[in-house]
Amino acid sequence: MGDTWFEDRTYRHTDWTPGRLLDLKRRRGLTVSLVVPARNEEATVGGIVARVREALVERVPLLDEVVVMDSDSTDGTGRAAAAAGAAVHRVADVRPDLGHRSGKGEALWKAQFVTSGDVLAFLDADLVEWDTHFVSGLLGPLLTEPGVHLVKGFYDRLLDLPGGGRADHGGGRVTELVARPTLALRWPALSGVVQPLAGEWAIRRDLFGRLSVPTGYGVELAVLIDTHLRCGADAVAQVDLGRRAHRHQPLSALGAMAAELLAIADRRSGIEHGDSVAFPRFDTSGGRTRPRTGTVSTVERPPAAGVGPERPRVLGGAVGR
Ligand SMILES: O=c1ccn([C@@H]2O[C@H](COP(=O)(O)OP(=O)(O)O[C@H]3O[C@H](CO)[C@@H](O)[C@H](O)[C@H]3O)[C@@H](O)[C@H]2O)c(=O)[nH]1
Ligand SMILES: O=C(O)[C@H](O)COP(=O)(O)O
Repeated sequence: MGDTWFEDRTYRHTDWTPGRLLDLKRRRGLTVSLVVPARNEEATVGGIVARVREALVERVPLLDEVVVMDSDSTDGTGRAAAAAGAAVHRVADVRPDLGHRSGKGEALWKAQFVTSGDVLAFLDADLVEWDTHFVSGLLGPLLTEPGVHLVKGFYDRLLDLPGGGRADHGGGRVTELVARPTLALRWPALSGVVQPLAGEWAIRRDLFGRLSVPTGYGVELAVLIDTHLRCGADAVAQVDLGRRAHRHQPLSALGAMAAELLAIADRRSGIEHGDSVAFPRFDTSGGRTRPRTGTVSTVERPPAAGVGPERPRVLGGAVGR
C-alpha cells in the first residue's frame, strides 16, 4: 500500500455538513444523481427513498435526481419507490436495443442512460441501519479534491445473530474473506480500502462511462481496480460513514458472489475464464450430499461512453438497417 494513501485519502462524514456541501456543489457547478438499485426490496426501498428525498432534496437540495433502478423485481418494489417520490426505471426497459442481463451491475450500467448528473452516487436498497449521510458523506472528497474520481463508503458491518439482535462487527463476510485478501495480494496499493465492496459509493460520470462494468456483483470490485489502474490510487478516497446493517444473503449465495469476484479479479490479472465460471453447490437433503451443477456469469458491459445513441425502432420491420 502506498505509504500515505490511507492518511491522505480517508475522511469522515462529519468533515462536512450538508449545507457546506451544497455551497461547494453550487460553486463547482456540478449536478448529482442518486441511483438506488433494487431487486425485490419492497420492504425497505420506499423508506429509503423517502428519507433521502426529505433530507437531501427538500431540506438541503444536494441531489438533483433520485432514481431507482428496478432490477427484475417480482414484488412491489417499483410501486413503493415511485410512491416515495423516486423516478423508477425498469432495467429491462432501458435501452432495450442493447439487450438485457440480470444483476446489480447491469442496473448500475443502465443507470447511465437514464440519469444526467456529473456525479453518480449509489445506495443499496436493503439497508436496515443507515442514515442519509451515507449519501451526502460520499460527496465531500469529490467536491473538494479535483484529483478524486471515486469515493467508497466504509463502516462497521453489523451482523444479525441467530437468536435475534445484532453484533457490532462480523458482517461483510465476502469482503473480509475474498475482496480484501485479493486486493492485498494483487493490488496492494488498494489494501487500505476498508470496504471495497461497499454498495454506497460515488463516481464522476466521465470516469464511470469509460469503464467496463460486470453485470453482476463484480461491479464494485471492478470499478475500484480499474480506477486504480487508469488513474492511480490517489483517485480513490474513502469516507467513514459509521455503522451499517443490511439484509444478509445466505452463505450459499455468497459463495457464488465470491466466485464471480475472483473471476473478475483474474480477468484484470490476465487470466480469462470466459462469460461464466462453473460453481457447483451441494445438496444435502435426504442425508446424502450431492453436487448440483451451477454457473456464475462473468459477463461485462462495455464502457457506456462508447455506446452509440438508441437506434430507432421501426414498427413491424427490421431495426437500424
Ligand atoms: O440482481 C440484482 C441483485 C441485487 N440488486 C440490488 O443491489 C443491492 C445490493 O445487493 P445485495 O444482494 O443486497 O448484495 P449484498 O449481499 O449486500 O452484497 C454486497 O457486496 C456486493 C458485491 O460487491 C455489492 O454489490 C453490494 O452492494 C454489497 O452490499 C440491493 O439494493 C439489491 O436489491 C439489484 O439491483 N439487482
Ligand atoms: O460485503 C459482503 O461481504 C457481503 O455483502 C456479505 O455481507 P454480510 O456478511 O454482512 O451478509
